Amino acid sequence: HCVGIIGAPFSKGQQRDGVQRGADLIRAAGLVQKLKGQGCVVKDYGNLTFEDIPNDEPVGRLKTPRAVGRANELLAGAVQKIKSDGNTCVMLGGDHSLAIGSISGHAASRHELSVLWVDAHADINTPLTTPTGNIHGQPLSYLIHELHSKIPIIPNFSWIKPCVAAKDIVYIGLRDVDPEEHYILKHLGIKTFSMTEVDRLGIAKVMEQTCDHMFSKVKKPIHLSFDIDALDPSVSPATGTPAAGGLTYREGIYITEHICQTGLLSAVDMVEVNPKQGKTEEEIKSTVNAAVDLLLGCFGRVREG
Ligand SMILES: N[C@@]1(C(=O)O)CN(C[C@@H]2CCCCN2)C[C@@H]1CCC[B-](O)(O)O
Ligand SMILES: [Mn+2]
Ligand SMILES: [Mn+2]
Ligand SMILES: [Mn+2]
Repeated sequence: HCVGIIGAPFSKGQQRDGVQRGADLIRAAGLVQKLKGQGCVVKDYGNLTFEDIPNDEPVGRLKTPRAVGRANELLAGAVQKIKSDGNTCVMLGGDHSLAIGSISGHAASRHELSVLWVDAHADINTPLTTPTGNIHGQPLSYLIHELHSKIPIIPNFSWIKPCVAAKDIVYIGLRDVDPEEHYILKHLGIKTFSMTEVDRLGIAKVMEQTCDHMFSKVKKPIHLSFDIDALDPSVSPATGTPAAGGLTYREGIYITEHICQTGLLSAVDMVEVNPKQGKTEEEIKSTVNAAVDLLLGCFGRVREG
């Protein structure tokens, strides 16, 4: 596997300080060395630098929209470069608003994508449905063709072009979805495996049906967007919006091992690790180590040795 890593120390898609430190914590836990140790060729493209944007007043309910739009424009360019260099891209967040840039940059290089969104949340609120104004709860709404008409003009967002079809999205891990998001998921017929389905089917069947859905027509490159809060808070407590009843460590690893086996993984986001949300060093370590192990599973690590 040829892996290109980009760090996006960004937190303005939400209100909790600390998530900008996720990338460097994941690196400090040995991601690069461990990927090399399992035979990957790794290029670390470093961290993006996000200039401060003064007077970034709310637009409607949206908080710090100019910073979010600009940060994602920079990220999109970086991801496109990493892809053009022939790598599988690893984007280390930062909050989940960064999926706007990551998926946009990926789509700019590999037009048709399948998106696997592993998350306690749907992150599909529009600017008009968001209950919080936090853009980390909205990234997919800017990217989906079928929602384009629902997106108003937002400063620093004009570069964004919808690039994903609703039929090409699969969710795993949902358990904290707003009513408006639920309506959107149903209305667009988006494939979802909530924690109920994970319990009912078991993770092996979930992955089998996820792949059946993604490969039902043409096999496309996979963009895996992994929000660490998909895992149960007992495994990954150091995150901004924890929700009870999440994926076990083993289920998370099974997901990434299975996606690796498809040979179609083209980009992966690992977001929402926030050390300031951990009550102890142990909680931070557990969260960071889970993120590292999930990424190692994406690139060939298997538990049988
Ligand atoms: N839908 C949300 C939004 O703010 O839009 C509201 N929700 C918080 C709220 C807490 C109380 C019970 C109902 N949910 C967080 C979510 C965004 C998560 C972003 B992610 O990147 O962490 O997934
Ligand atoms: Mn989440
Ligand atoms: Mn998320
Ligand atoms: Mn979050």
